[in-house]
Amino acid sequence: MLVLSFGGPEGPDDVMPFLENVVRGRGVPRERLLEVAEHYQSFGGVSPINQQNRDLIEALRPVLDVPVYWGNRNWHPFGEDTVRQMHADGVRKAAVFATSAFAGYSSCRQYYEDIKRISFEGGPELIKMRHYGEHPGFVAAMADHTRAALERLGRDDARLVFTAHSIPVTMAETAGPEGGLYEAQLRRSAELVSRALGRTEPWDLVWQSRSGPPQVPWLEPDVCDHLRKIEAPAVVLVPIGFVSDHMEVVYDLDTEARAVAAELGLPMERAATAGTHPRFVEMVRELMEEPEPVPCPLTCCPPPKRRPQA
Ligand SMILES: CC1=C(CCC(=O)O)c2cc3nc(cc4[nH]c(cc5[nH]c(cc1n2)c(C)c5CCC(=O)O)c(CCC(=O)O)c4C)C(CCC(=O)O)=C3C
Ligand SMILES: [Fe+2]
Repeated sequence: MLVLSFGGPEGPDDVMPFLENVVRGRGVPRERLLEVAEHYQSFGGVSPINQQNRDLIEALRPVLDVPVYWGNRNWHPFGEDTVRQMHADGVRKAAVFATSAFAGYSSCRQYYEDIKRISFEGGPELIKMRHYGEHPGFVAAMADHTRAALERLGRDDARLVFTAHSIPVTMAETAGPEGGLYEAQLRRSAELVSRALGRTEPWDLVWQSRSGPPQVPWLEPDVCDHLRKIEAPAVVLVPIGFVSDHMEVVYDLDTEARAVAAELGLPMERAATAGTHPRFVEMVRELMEEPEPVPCPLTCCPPPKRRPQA
């Protein structure tokens, strides 16, 4: 098993080189990059994502009967190095678990691109497992964590506000073979979580962590703008679009959105991410036992056209 992830810095000096890796050729304005660098620096230059991945791998080891490896796109341990190690260890074939649950360019296609880049002649055959945002294991873990957040808040009249990473509108329109699949899967997953809690009240799906140049439209509304507008007595934020605590969760939700809620006097709790919830860990084993998935068609989730930076 290869756990394939995004990667994140592990100290102050890693932050800029990591960010340069992330945005290479992506047209993200310099000001945005420096702003995000500050988010990382306010946490000592350490992203939570790496420890989350280490914890997940430790939780997977006793559940899977195969060795578990870890490789990233943007930081050490790089996928390239991990696959060389797998080859040296005699691995000929591996299931790939991408730490991203939904369709779309950033969340799915880019992991296929990673697999292609890190594969080599005579090296292990890497088979990416399917999207799992609607899998009963993921849903059960998120429902459990949402229930716990409602309990911490001590009231069940709170509105559930699901959040996911915003993406450019054109990227959302071309997600999946027929388009719109990123948002459609997120809505279905949110509905499943809400139903698992026995709730019939309406919920919201909103977006966070917008990047890119300002003239390019991204999915809206932003979670902070949404909090200012909703008429709800209390809110539970459910980061359904993230499988573990990322900088986007601890900064954009726990720091920024929390400050907005405090300013509004709005009681708010943030549900935990799937992380190492036993049902989520079990899901990975179940995915491995499924027949090999048919890879997405190459026309699905195309990379966005890169415009020169304004
Ligand atoms: C859909 C989606 C996911 C979820 C799917 C998945 O999990 O893969 C995700 C995850 C993540 N994104 C991450 C970090 C960043 N994403 C950036 C930029 C961007 N993200 C985008 C989308 C997504 N991103 C997009 C369309 C861009 C614009 C540039 C481009 O077209 O690529 C930038 C540049 C600075 C900025 O502008 O924010 C950073 C630093 C981290 C690590 C966090 C940590 O360290 O804990 C993680 C897990
Ligand atoms: Fe991102």
